[in-house]
Amino acid sequence: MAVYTEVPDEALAAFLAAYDIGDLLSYKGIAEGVENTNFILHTTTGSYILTLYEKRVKEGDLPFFLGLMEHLAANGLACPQPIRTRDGAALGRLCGRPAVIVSFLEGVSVRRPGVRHCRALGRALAGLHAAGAGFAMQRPNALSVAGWRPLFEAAESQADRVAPNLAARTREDLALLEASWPQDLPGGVIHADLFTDNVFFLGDDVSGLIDFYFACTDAFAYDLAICLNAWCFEADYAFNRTKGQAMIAAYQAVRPLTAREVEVLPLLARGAALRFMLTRLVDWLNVPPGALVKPKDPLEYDRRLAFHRKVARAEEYGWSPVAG
Ligand SMILES: Nc1ncnc2c1ncn2[C@@H]1O[C@H](COP(=O)(O)OP(=O)(O)O)[C@@H](O)[C@H]1O
Ligand SMILES: N[C@@H](CCOP(=O)(O)O)C(=O)O
Repeated sequence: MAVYTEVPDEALAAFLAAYDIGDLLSYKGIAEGVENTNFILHTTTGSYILTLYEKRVKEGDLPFFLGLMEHLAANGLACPQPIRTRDGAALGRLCGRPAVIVSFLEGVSVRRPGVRHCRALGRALAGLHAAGAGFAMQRPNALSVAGWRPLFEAAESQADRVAPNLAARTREDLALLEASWPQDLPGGVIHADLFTDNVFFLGDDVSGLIDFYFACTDAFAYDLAICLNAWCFEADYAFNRTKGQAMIAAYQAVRPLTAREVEVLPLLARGAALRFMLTRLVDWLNVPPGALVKPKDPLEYDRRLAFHRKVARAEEYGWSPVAG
């Protein structure tokens, strides 16, 4: 249950008085999500999401995230749009936390995506990369290759409690990726966490992308590699090449990959799996007493890594020189 901060009715009323969003009809806490406290607000002008940022989101990063959502929405992407107060402020404070109101997006996320969802996601991801063009702010990716060793070192001594030899195989992956991580790829704004829970669908079409709180400036193809990991593996950890093909082809219909991006796709996919394995492993080993949210299983990404280690060419993810 991701409501970490209780908000008394009077505090909410005082906060909302600064906005032109009509009269509050009802509100309730949202159970989904892990990072922040979210409420849905119903007012006489429609529905909104109120987010109170909890400890993991750095306050200094909020101008980037809010500015980015405004930029993307202004460029036609269906994403939450920060609502400004009558005085023009997007960021406020409620119950001691930084807080914003954003527009509500219709749609539902899919738990088990099919080929058609992967196709729609590929198109939406390329649309996001295009919509990010011209955004003036930069945010280096703190969870790219330079950020992985500190995570590994925080978990190394305990890793084999989670799975036999996990520390040794992770050490090898990390060394290989550090030695070969490409630094010369086309890039710009990436989402960096476009998992199924952050994508809404209406029928077969993507109706909205949410949760931009890992967004940063990095290689576009790395974002695609994150999505191949999150969307194209089956429950038994077999990679579904048909899903990968649909996602990559739809992405390429908007933004064709360069030869260099194709060449390094296996490395990027392996690095993306390592990134999520490591953050999950650290969280798994450090569950705070009385935690409300169950940590995500790092071994889901250890199993994906077992697949990536055997991949040599982008074709194995569904890339094809003919269909793109
Ligand atoms: N703009 C939005 N429109 C509709 N629902 C939203 C919106 N933002 C968040 N939600 C709902 O709140 C949940 C948690 O949001 P999310 O940003 O993923 O939280 P967290 O950052 O805490 O993981 C989502 O799964 C979705 O149900
Ligand atoms: N997608 C990450 C965890 C981040 O969770 P989110 O609710 O903020 O998307 C993972 O699966 O490890």
